[in-house]
Amino acid sequence: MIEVNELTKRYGARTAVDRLSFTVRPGRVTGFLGPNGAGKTTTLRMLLGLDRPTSGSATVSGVPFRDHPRGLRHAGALLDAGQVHGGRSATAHLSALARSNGIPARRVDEVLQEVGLTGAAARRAGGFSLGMKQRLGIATALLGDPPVLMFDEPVNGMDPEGVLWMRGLFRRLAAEGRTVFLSSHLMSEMQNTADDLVVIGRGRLIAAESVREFAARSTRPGTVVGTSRAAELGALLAGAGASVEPQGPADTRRLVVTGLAADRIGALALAHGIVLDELTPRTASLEEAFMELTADSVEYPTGRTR
Ligand SMILES: Nc1ncnc2c1ncn2[C@@H]1O[C@H](COP(=O)(O)OP(=O)(O)OP(=O)(O)O)[C@@H](O)[C@H]1O
Repeated sequence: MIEVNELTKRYGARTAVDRLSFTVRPGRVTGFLGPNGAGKTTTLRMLLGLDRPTSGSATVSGVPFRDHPRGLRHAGALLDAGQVHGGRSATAHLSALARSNGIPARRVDEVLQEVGLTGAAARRAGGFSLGMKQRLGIATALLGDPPVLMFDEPVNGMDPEGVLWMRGLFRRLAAEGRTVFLSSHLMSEMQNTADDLVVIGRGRLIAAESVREFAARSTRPGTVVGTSRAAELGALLAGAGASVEPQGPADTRRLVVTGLAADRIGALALAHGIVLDELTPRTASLEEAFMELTADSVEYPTGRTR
């Protein structure tokens, strides 16, 4: 369990994290989302005791992380994959951490295998690709077999196979009852991975809820309807109280219909002998909901003067 309460961090006049409160529960994957500069890394650093809050508190399993003896057994984290000492091998890096955290030496080989780095264990980490460094960072986080795991932008630099592997790993860690907290500035990465979301913008909490609840916020649900008699069907649907728009300027065969359920649209078309070649309820897009909610908190918006 991670608990953040009224957490605030100021750097001079800039407030990076602003009275942030949320809880991250065990047994679930929680996505930590926000546009660039929203304060995600700063929050994670405070959670890990690397930065001191200006005010408020952040606890891991009920205690500030700094107060955990042998920290890696209580929480594992991947913050900056580039941090590894480049001259050391993966094995040497992990072995040193295992020793200083009172972790059995056998865990080193176990975690290297878990992340697929067994074959590169003796190589200097300085020569690793970004994806391999991410894997080594994940191995480090897993070393102490901790109940709480935090990953800052873990997907950065991973190839598609690596991304899939990572998703499976996060799901499995959560299924084992661990608390899994992942930051990202891309909703698309969370869509298939997270159960819950904590969304922030300009250091402030925007939403803390399940992915399903978050998706329901999208203001643009509807049904896409395709037919060669689009104009005629459009008029019928409008007459039945629906609001109808063409799917796009070039696509006159497809309509986006809101205010009338898909079964009613189908029944109306049938009653008038209109053949449909598409009838697709449009589920709320998480990406759309995310963009709408964070639109006001993007630090460097494009297409607008500041
Ligand atoms: N050491 C620091 N000194 C001054 N300002 C800082 C410092 N660290 C972070 N900030 C500022 O705090 C804000 C939040 O930064 P943070 O890195 O936490 O955001 P983020 O959500 O992790 O962004 P990104 O997705 O770009 O990594 C930014 O405006 C950043 O410029």
